[in-house]
Amino acid sequence: MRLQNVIHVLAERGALLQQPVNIDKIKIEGIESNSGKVAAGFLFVAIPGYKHDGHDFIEDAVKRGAAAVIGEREADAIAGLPENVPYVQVSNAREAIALAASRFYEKPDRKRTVIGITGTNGKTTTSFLLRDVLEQAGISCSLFGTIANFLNGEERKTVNTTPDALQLNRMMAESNDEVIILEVSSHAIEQYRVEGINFDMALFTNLSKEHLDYHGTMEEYFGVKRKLFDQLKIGGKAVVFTDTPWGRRLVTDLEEKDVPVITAGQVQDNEFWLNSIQADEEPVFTLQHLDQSYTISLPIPGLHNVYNAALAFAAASELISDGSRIASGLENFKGVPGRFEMLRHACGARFIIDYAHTTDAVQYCLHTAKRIGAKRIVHVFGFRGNRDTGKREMMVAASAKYSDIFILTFDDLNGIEPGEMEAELRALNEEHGQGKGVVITDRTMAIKHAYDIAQEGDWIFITGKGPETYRTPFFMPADSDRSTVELLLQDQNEKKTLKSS
Ligand SMILES: CC(=O)N[C@H]1[C@@H](OP(=O)(O)OP(=O)(O)OC[C@H]2O[C@@H](n3ccc(=O)[nH]c3=O)[C@H](O)[C@@H]2O)O[C@H](CO)[C@@H](O)[C@@H]1O[C@H](C)C(=O)N[C@@H](C)C(=O)N[C@H](CCC(=O)O)C(=O)O
Ligand SMILES: Nc1ncnc2c1ncn2[C@@H]1O[C@H](COP(=O)(O)OP(=O)(O)OP(=O)(O)O)[C@@H](O)[C@H]1O
Repeated sequence: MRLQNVIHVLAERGALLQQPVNIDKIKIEGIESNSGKVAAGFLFVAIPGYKHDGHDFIEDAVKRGAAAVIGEREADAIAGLPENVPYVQVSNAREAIALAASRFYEKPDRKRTVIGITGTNGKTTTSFLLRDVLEQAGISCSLFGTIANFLNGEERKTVNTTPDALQLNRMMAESNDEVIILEVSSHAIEQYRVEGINFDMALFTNLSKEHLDYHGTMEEYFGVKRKLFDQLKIGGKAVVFTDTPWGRRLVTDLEEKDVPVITAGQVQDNEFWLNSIQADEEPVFTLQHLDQSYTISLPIPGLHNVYNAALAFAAASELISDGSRIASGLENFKGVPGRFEMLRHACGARFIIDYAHTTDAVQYCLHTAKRIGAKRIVHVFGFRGNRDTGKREMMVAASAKYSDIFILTFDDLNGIEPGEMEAELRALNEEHGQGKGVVITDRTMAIKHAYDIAQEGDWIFITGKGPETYRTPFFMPADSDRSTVELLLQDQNEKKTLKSS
């Protein structure tokens, strides 16, 4: 592709500050923001990041064969740039790479049905629910999100919930699937990862206190999420779960701007009215739409998962006209790794591994167990070092409110000194624990303690890490919450076999 084509798009968007002359003949063979991956003929985009500044790697990119460079610094301030390599100055390099990638990969969003899902909690679960429903109806789906990137029947590892703009446009172009489902985090919107992509549907799950170390206030956080809904295609629709004040506010905002909105929620005026929810290990609920009513038994517990299912149903109904097919798709849902995953202790206790890392998520999980009739709730959890410290007090208070016993333990320390984190856990327990908490810093030993005290009818929640592997080494030879529980359960089975032989 000609460099001029990219420059044209940047100019159209007002993103161009200075453009070089005599570049008509320059062609680009690819785009990269990581100098180490630049090959001959590539356009290198220098991004000032959180850890590094891409401008410091321009020389490296040129040595590897970059044919042109985009950056934010003035051309005079760029070291190691030969005259024959044109330099384009832009106001924002992340925005520029997104626009350039979209142009280079020939606007892949135009060729597919693209569905974006945003919100504090429930993006992954809703995306899996929607994918399962669509695929059971014979509609092939790509899914890019926290667990992995799935396309053309393959699974690829991911570091982010939302891939960066380059990877995203590349994968969209590679995808042969009819629908692309994309989890859109607020970080991704803020960092222009989805810039230039237009959506057929944008879904909103909910908004609660999270990532305020990054976004500052709830108002700013909402403002960022809200931007996704300005990126609908002509005829595109917003699909909003309305049970939070932020969901209702979004609906009002969008309706004022004549954006078509589909609503789902527990109040009767929702287009998809969710009612008569029976909490159980397989919750049963009714969804009413127009003159149809569907009673659905969902194979995963959790009131929050009923909400996610209602939202997925509303979105799926835009692509599948027969509601009973959507209902049966939900009833055959296979679940999501690390989201309300249940393992059973021989004594009749349940272990639940869940990715809950917000106060809301913790409340929903523990409340679900209470509603189903847990005799006791035991909760094992901790906090990531260096992240969102403002939510810790509320999470401990929520655990103290709903659980009978809780065990505070280590999550990823992210460079925080173990002694510092332990002191923080002890202080939180002292202040907000209502005398129900203990601190056992080794995560595997904390889980073992829960296992040792387990009784028939207990629901033992281990939250925060879900399917992720441990980054901190712990005492037991296990690398995740699930493998720790499995090791304990295996030990129990072996002891039983020994006794009986
Ligand atoms: C803090 C943060 O958001 N970082 C994101 C950011 O990376 P960065 O700015 O830190 O990159 P950097 O290392 O400073 O490098 C700057 C530039 O120099 C370049 N470079 C660097 C070294 C070199 O030798 N040559 C070179 O060219 C790099 O390729 C890059 O272009 O831009 C990258 C590309 O988009 C992201 O992958 C990365 O996400 C990191 C891994 C991350 O953990 N982000 C979290 C906070 C995040 O985004 N989370 C949300 C989900 C949140 C949730 O809902 O739970 C997500 O969407 O994942
Ligand atoms: N609708 C919901 N409301 C509140 N909590 C929810 C909801 N859906 C899921 N959760 C809780 O949040 C946790 C994370 O769920 P999920 O992975 O689906 O959300 P997410 O938005 O993708 O989060 P992340 O981007 O951090 O992965 C779940 O394990 C559950 O505890």
